Amino acid sequence: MKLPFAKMQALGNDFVVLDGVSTPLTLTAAQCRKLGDRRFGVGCDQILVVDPAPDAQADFGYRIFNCDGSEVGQCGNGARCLARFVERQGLSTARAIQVATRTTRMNLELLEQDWVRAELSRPEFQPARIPLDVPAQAERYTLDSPVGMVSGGAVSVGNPHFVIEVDDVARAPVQQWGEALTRHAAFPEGVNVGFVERVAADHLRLRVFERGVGETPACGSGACAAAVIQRVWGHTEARVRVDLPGGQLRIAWDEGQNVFMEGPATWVFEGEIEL
Ligand SMILES: N[C@H](CCC[C@H](N)C(=O)O)C(=O)O
Repeated sequence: MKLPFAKMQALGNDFVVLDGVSTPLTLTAAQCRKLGDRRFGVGCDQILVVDPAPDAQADFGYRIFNCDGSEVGQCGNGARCLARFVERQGLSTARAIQVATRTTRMNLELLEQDWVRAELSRPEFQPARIPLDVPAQAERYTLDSPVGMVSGGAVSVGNPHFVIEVDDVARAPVQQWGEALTRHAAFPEGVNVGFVERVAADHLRLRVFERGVGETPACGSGACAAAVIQRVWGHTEARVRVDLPGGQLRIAWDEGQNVFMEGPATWVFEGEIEL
């Protein structure tokens, strides 16, 4: 079938975005892998599908597939791109929409230039809701892994994140530790692994080894997770600037609140692929 798509990116985290509203769309894992293939397909980190609203509260459904074909429940950078896609495709004239995924829901608001504000639901720290198989909830967990004992914080922002504090992100063992931890048995659904350096109480540096992808230039949910964990540890203020290799996101969160993220969402090109 001929499939129209948009190619979009957010700080270099890139996406194939599909309209499942105008034409109902089902995708197999193999089709997602082809779309994500940077030689035999379009090439992207994630495939995003906007769907009709699943309930009266939401304006649209939002499906997310990593380029390995796995379907997941959150993509923060992708959500900002989805809001821009919905506007550009004329699927909505509203400045603010609510989208629902298989695990969570977000309010998205178009800002000036190509920036978008995303309001994510309250972070989940209960192990069962991350999910994380440990005997008790804690601010820090120490995992025995192929790279030794590794400590970090764990949280879900609609997808699972393990956040490790490092002195210098530039020298962090992202590939080696990311590969060793993303499929750690303690995380039954896998996990995104963040490496965060605290520059100041309002400034973090972050690199993320993404579940189902590997290291990406930016991870929106990872930036939210790192900001939340650093706040829980008492290291940061409620508003922080998060510098990732691909650029900067602005995150705001305080205990018991939803998480707010602001950042760009950029249209690159549109096309059609035989799938
Ligand atoms: N790899 C993630 C999904 C994409 C997250 C990232 N691209 C973002 O911007 O949040 C997972 O398996 O949960």
